[in-house]
Amino acid sequence: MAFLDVTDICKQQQDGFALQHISFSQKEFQKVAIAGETGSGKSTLLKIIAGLVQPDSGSVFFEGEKVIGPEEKLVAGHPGISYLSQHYELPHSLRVEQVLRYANTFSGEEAEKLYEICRISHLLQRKTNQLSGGEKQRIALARLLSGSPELLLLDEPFSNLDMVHKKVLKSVLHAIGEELGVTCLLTSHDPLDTLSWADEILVMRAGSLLQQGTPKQIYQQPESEYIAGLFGDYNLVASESAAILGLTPDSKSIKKSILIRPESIKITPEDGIAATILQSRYFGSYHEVDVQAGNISLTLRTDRANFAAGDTLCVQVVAEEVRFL
Ligand SMILES: Nc1ncnc2c1ncn2[C@@H]1O[C@H](COP(=O)(O)OP(=O)(O)OP(=O)(O)O)[C@@H](O)[C@H]1O
Repeated sequence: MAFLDVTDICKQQQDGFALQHISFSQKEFQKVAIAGETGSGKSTLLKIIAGLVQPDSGSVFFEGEKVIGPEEKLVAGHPGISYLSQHYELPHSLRVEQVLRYANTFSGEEAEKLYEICRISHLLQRKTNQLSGGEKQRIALARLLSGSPELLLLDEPFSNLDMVHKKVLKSVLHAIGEELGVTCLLTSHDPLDTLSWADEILVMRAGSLLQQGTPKQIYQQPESEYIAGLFGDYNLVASESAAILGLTPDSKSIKKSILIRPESIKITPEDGIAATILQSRYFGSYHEVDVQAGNISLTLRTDRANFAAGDTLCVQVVAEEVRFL
């Protein structure tokens, strides 16, 4: 039996949206991210797992015990599961220390360690209206963790955070897993947040689970253009162009397109496909270059800087990294 078992969850909403037969499981300490465009049903699924929304059918089992929905019991949910909403609130005009004291079941030393892990030790004397969004979020997180959950559900924890607060939250989440032994399941629509963090990614669209795999599988072998687009830029080339690009499709393949990530196109000194540069854009650590090779338009990434529109060069596609769709 898995740590978390989500089995055949369906949920119809008033606006016609429906979660459709969602099943997956999560092992203890496995980091799982649910990705998908806005409105794909990530939050609804997370709330069902937390026991805050009643599914129409299907069940959630946590450590073998059924998670009770709000229509089945007055106190819904499971004591081992905590949920941090996108729209969490802290009580107004209290000092942080007071907010945390009310929720805390830890000893002084344990509480101090928790505040250190959440990077809020320096904020304890502040009032809740004297905090940034990222600080408020880490206090809400510490408040939840002081109830000693085993599974933490985080709904879009990285949205509305600037780069600095995002980085802090990422290391806090890492420490929550490593030092407190809490398993995390989070939702995010940003690939940069999920690819580097998760052991397993679930991709949703319009209430359905489309693909499940490791970050590398999802990034390099997406099962559709939608999934490819969620995790980064890509080139889509007609499969008739395979031979020109030095690629060999599966002989039985009836697939129409070749999906090529920009970094899977390399500039080579020779032995490549001749291409003309159309445009180059600077992104700090790399340049994005649009090239035309015969009737094929491609965008590639390189750290080389000496490009001008009209120049010619040779490019090669890394065959192991392309996907026929
Ligand atoms: N309480 C509710 N009553 C009726 N419809 C709802 C309710 N909550 C969500 N929905 C609808 O269910 C669908 C899925 O919403 P949900 O918030 O689960 O998606 P999401 O993937 O988390 O999106 P976002 O990233 O924008 O939060 C949407 O069409 C939404 O309008």
